[in-house]
Amino acid sequence: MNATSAEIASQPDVWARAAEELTASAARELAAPGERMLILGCGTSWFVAQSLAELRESAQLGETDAVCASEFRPRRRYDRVVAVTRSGTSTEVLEALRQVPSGAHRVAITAVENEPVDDLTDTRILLDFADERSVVQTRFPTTVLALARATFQHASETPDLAQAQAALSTADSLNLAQPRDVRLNAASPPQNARFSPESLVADGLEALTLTLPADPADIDHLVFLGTGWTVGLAHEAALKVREAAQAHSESYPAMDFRHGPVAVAGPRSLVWSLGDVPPELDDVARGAGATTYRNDLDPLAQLLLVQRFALALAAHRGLDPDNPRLLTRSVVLT
Ligand SMILES: O=P(O)(O)OC[C@H]1O[C@](O)(CO)[C@@H](O)[C@@H]1O
Repeated sequence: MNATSAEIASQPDVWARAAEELTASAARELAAPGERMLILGCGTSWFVAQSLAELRESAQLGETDAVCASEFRPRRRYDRVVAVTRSGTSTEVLEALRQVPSGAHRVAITAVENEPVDDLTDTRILLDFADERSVVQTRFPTTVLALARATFQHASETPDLAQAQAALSTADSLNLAQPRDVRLNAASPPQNARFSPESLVADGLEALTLTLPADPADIDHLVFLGTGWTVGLAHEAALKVREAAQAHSESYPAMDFRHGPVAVAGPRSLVWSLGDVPPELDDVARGAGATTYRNDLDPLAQLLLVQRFALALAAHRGLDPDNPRLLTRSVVLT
């Protein structure tokens, strides 16, 4: 078995460990209500940042932005800047952290100790047991998301919103970071509402045994669709297929599929919906001749199935997923 496959298979166990051991400490770093937060990263870690930001804001914990590290500009005020970086060495992440204005608390979510990111951050969430030999990231990003979701769920079960509002009033009166209303998403339900680590693990185990949605021999184009926090997952799913299988792979906020992308779908396309995607989009995709796929598993567990499909497609194309073309564990610019 290649290293990537073994790491994919280990995910349910690693998620359970992260939720069990780190939820309380991660809550201090990620779930302080009312803080204005920026989350940044490159590649996979940027897509994780997108999902994290949506999950945190929809959990009414405060305004949360995500940015690709190379596009960070120190224009907005943040209470906390979180860098997601498995390696702790990606040049653009380090550059962005160097530009963070003083006063913002800087946090690294990483898999390795004693890397350059440590010198540029104040605190750290260390997921060393989720580190990977594989260049292509699988279990580190999903473990970050599993932990964050456990953390946000934990925060929502701790009736702190009143306390948070009090803290906000204090911040306002002192003219501190001026966070806006932590209830800014009150009109839409939290997207993580039914999350439990146990059901995620159960769904992950199921995703390890499910039949793949299509025969890789029949597919050479994939489109992943998501809404809310699963838009980031869709981007990560598409990246996985590009990285591991060198296949044409795209991703969109679901409703945008009609706004152009459908034009390149055809009989060798697989259109894969992750999470709460309007079912009529399947009709649109099928109208273009594509195969469609969706299931009821937790969307993070579905990402595991995407990873399995990416490896099956790589095998069909004679590729070694442990040695992806032109990729390295992290990009260090000189
Ligand atoms: O999380 P890190 O270590 O900063 O690395 C991000 C890297 O991960 C990858 O997804 C690995 O292929 C690349 O997109 C990117 O270079």
